[in-house]
Amino acid sequence: MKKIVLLRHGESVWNKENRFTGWTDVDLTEKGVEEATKAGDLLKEKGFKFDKAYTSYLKRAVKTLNCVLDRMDQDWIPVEKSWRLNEKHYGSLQGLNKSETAEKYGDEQVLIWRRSYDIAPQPLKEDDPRNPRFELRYKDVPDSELPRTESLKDTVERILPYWKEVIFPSLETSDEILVAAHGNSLRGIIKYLKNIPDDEIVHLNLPTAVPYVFEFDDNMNLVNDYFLGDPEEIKKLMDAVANQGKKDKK
Ligand SMILES: O=C(O)[C@H](O)COP(=O)(O)O
Repeated sequence: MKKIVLLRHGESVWNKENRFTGWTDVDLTEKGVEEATKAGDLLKEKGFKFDKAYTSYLKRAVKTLNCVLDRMDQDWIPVEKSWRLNEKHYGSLQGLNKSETAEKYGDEQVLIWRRSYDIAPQPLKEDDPRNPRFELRYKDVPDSELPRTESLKDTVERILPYWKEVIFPSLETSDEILVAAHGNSLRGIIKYLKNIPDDEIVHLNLPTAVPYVFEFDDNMNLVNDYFLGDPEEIKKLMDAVANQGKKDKK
């Protein structure tokens, strides 16, 4: 059975501060490193041996991946980074506290910005220093492809070429692949893999650093998917992520 494991990064500094992050390159917290360590130990215990790994251009995902591979003694495997695996761009919301934003605009509006399929937050202004066009790391990406904000639909559209042309075909010559990325970029991939309708994807909340395993048969059809870990604990973590966008969660 071929396997792809999707892994959201461990807790970041802005997860802890409950701020919209998107393409902001924030680091892991100590707890985030612990979560990544735990994920690596669990994957090792379950006998995973990755042939290849993919991650984004953002350090919270890169460092999570490095930590996991180190725990597994698999630091040596080929790793490819792509900007296409970056988090959904959160536009002008980036940096704002999620609960304070809900106090100002209401829980429902924040839920739309966080979880709706095709509604994007207000874009960054062209001259905003956070505009990705000013960043060296995106110098090879055509400006027309660099977002100033994104809906999940936009995120899926920029990930899919990379998924279809690079990540998924690599399963033909590999048995196990690890993808370390972000809450929403992974929600986009999961929506595509499981054919989840637009109005149902709103309910999917990914906890930090919990490995999500996808199994494929010899014809590369998805046959099974499951999280590694205690289901009750994972459900609690998912509910906590959902609550981050509510007024009374500070
Ligand atoms: O970009 C962010 O703020 C987080 O990585 C994901 O946030 P969300 O759960 O609010 O979409």
